[in-house]
Amino acid sequence: MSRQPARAAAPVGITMGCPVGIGPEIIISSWQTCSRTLATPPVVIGDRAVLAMTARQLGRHMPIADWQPGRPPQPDVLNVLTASRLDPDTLRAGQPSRATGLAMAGYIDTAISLCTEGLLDAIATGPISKAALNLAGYPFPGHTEMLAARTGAERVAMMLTGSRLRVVLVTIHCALADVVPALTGASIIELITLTELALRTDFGLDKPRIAVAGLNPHGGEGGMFGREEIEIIAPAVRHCARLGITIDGPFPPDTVFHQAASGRFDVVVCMYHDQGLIPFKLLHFHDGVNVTLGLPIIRTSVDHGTAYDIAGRGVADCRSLEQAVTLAAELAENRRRSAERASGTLSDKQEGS
Ligand SMILES: NC(=O)C1=CN([C@@H]2O[C@H](COP(=O)(O)OP(=O)(O)OC[C@H]3O[C@@H](n4cnc5c(N)ncnc54)[C@H](O)[C@@H]3O)[C@@H](O)[C@H]2O)C=CC1
Ligand SMILES: NCC(=O)COP(=O)(O)O
Repeated sequence: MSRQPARAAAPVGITMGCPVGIGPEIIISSWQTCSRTLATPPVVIGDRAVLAMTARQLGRHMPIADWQPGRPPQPDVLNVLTASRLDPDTLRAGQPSRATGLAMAGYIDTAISLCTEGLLDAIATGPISKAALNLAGYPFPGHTEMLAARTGAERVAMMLTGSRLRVVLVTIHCALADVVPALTGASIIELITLTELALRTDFGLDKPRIAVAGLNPHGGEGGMFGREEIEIIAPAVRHCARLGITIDGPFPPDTVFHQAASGRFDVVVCMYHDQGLIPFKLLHFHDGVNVTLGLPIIRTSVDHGTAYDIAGRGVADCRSLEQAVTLAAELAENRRRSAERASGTLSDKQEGS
């Protein structure tokens, strides 16, 4: 989907992520592309001093301005809302602390509040360390769960999206041993209906084609290698088909991703994190985007982590962030249009544009 947003009421907010990870440098490297692509330049929720130091280290001339929520971002500068006052001289690349954990959690909290108030159009998050988040006293395994708690969303889902493949996950951040007990008909049906709705309203697909992966080798081989397909997954698929959803499966997990990447399906429903993320990152490591479905606000993210092993070296690839920012604006615009269409306020002319 390449249509650019016709208008953006407010800027997309980029949270800086972990101050000692690659977040600051991918923001600096992607700034020009993001600013030129969007109707309204994006703003960063982060730390001005850290970004200024990073720009110097990368040898980039980077004019930086303080952004005031509610005011339009300035053109041709990096607009920053400073939400922490870290001393850049005390930071060591790749070495998070409680202070950096608190700072990065604060960026997310600030961005959520601004987006909920309508002062940001959408949020694109930079990479955080889950360990540092916990060190700072935030009891969440990641952004997804923190966003759900802060916005009061009852059911959210993690989608990874790229030009060739989309995946959504029934279970997210849990031990492999906890996956099977968590797989219920209700959790699968809820994820599928959430995904179908998001693909229509946010992604603009009229009739999304959904594939469901099995859990066991060969999809259980008729019960020889496990009965989850027969007892849990297939009944959930049949239930969703009866709701009018275009859906097929459960498919053997080793072939369904190839089929989806070849264009047969718009999304693959995966039973656990690595079932979906391994094929996804094989295809889209550098340009994939993580989207949280089910929130009252739009949130996208880079698909990679803090990359502490290369932080501060200026070699981090910024394409995932560029895609995350562009997609955030596009999804926000699509959601507005869907709402307007639903309330009958979108004119014929706008509908065609
Ligand atoms: N959206 C987010 O905030 C995410 C956060 N994480 C967190 O990040 C931390 C580190 O996770 P890891 O498993 O080590 O994954 P990682 O993605 O940070 O790094 C894995 C490997 O990929 C490389 N890499 C990652 N991003 C890159 C980029 N943009 N350009 C070039 N190379 C890149 C790294 O150098 C490393 O060798 C963990 O705390 C994890 O939970 C992981 C995924 C997403
Ligand atoms: N592997 C993706 C991931 O862990 C992202 O988590 P979140 O911070 O977006 O919840």
